[in-house]
Amino acid sequence: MSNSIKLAILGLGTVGTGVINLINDNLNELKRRSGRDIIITEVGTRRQRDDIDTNIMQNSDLMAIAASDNVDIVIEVIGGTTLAKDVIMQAIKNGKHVVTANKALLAEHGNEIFAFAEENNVHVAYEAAVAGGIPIIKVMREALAANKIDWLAGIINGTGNFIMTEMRDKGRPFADVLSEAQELGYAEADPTFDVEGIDAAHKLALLASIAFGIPLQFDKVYCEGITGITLQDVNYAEELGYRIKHLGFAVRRDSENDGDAGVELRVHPTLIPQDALLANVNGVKNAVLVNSHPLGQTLYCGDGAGAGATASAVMADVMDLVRVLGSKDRDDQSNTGHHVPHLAFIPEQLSDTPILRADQMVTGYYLRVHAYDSPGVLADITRILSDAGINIDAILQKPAHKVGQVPVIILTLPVVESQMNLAIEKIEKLETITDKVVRIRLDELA
Ligand SMILES: NC(=O)c1ccc[n+]([C@@H]2O[C@H](COP(=O)([O-])OP(=O)(O)OC[C@H]3O[C@@H](n4cnc5c(N)ncnc54)[C@H](O)[C@@H]3O)[C@@H](O)[C@H]2O)c1
Ligand SMILES: N[C@@H](CCO)C(=O)O
Ligand code: NA
Repeated sequence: MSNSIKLAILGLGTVGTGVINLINDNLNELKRRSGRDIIITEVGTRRQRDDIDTNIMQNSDLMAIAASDNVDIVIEVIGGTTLAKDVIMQAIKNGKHVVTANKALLAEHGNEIFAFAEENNVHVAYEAAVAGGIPIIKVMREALAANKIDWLAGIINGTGNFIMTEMRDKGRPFADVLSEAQELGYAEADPTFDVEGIDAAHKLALLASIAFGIPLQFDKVYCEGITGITLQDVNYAEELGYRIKHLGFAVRRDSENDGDAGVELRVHPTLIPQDALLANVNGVKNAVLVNSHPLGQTLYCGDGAGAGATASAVMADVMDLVRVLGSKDRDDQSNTGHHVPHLAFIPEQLSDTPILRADQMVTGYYLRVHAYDSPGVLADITRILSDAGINIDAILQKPAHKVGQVPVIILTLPVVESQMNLAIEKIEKLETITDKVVRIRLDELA
């Protein structure tokens, strides 16, 4: 058995450089924990770099690296869904294990990639793809393997949480904080993925699959980002004892619950109680709250983006694979027998539970309604809500900020979205209502 494990790193940006630094810093720890020499033999880079060890081969032909005999494990950190997919398929075809941080690729093409990996007896590991350094994939696939997961809720985009925290605490403008997140290496190559919720939706698709044993269905995730959140709503929410966080929810709804049976997959800004642990997860930190039976609620928190945190997750996967490669050499067995399934459940057991449409989802709401300050207006609004079977939890009427117009803030108990849509349509038709109703979902996380 050769004592060395040969790695290729494709892409030397934030994460790729973070992995090289981690290996240099912790080489001794890696060896002590694995009993193997972990060496980088090849890197994929567009231009020759003079800051890379001369023993490492630099190559701009990534497909060649993915097929190289001098590589055991391919680490894909170029991002994107085209070349990244080709090189991963190439690596799998050539019998190499893959480690990737690429949630966009897996959310969109993971079903095909994992099936191809299983056919070829190799593993595609992706801890870095969800919640950065937090070992959430490992926890959910392995530590919670005996539980039935009912729901999870998470802050799963570091850039977005960093922006919302800085805006709330320091009143900094959105664009300034986003630029800082880019400089710090948190943001995606296209930062609209972060601020429009797409990156969180990619991660939620992965989390939902390993929670419920369903195929990846990114196209069915309901997705809202943080660009529409105003400081005004942040402040009203705080006044009412809530905080606005951008959250991803994966919820299993059984037929005995109100509404239809199926799975809710949604990412959106959400009012949560100020004293909830998730409400106090700030900056680039991510956190995932998992409600499972019989364990109950558990919370996993840590840095969700950045070079060091992401490299930690990439190398945790490498270490798992190093151990598998060791057992393969020892036992001469097929690799897959030593792995947890890619999506936590064995492939034949993935279920076709339907993903609910947005209008079937059940959540509480924060509504901001602007009305002329005239007698009876509040009664009209509350009548429409009660006619629709919507229970009001709190009402706050603010002093007029434009002459004669008052903002009215209403918090509701959970309601099926189609009911809320109808009620809002009626409220907006009232003559006393001056603007579109602002709505943000609300969850007590109970
Ligand atoms: N930055 C983070 O905090 C973070 C966290 C988790 C996951 N990720 C994911 O990790 C991946 C990489 O992210 P990043 O932040 O390091 O991005 P990055 O833009 O900093 O790095 C990507 C690197 O790949 C290189 N590259 C792209 N195409 C190439 C090609 N054809 N040949 C050679 N090199 C090529 C680019 O030049 C760049 O250096 C993405 O999938 C991202 O979603 C990033
Ligand atoms: N852009 C992502 C990187 C980590 O996946 C984020 O900010 O969370
Ligand atoms: Na992770």
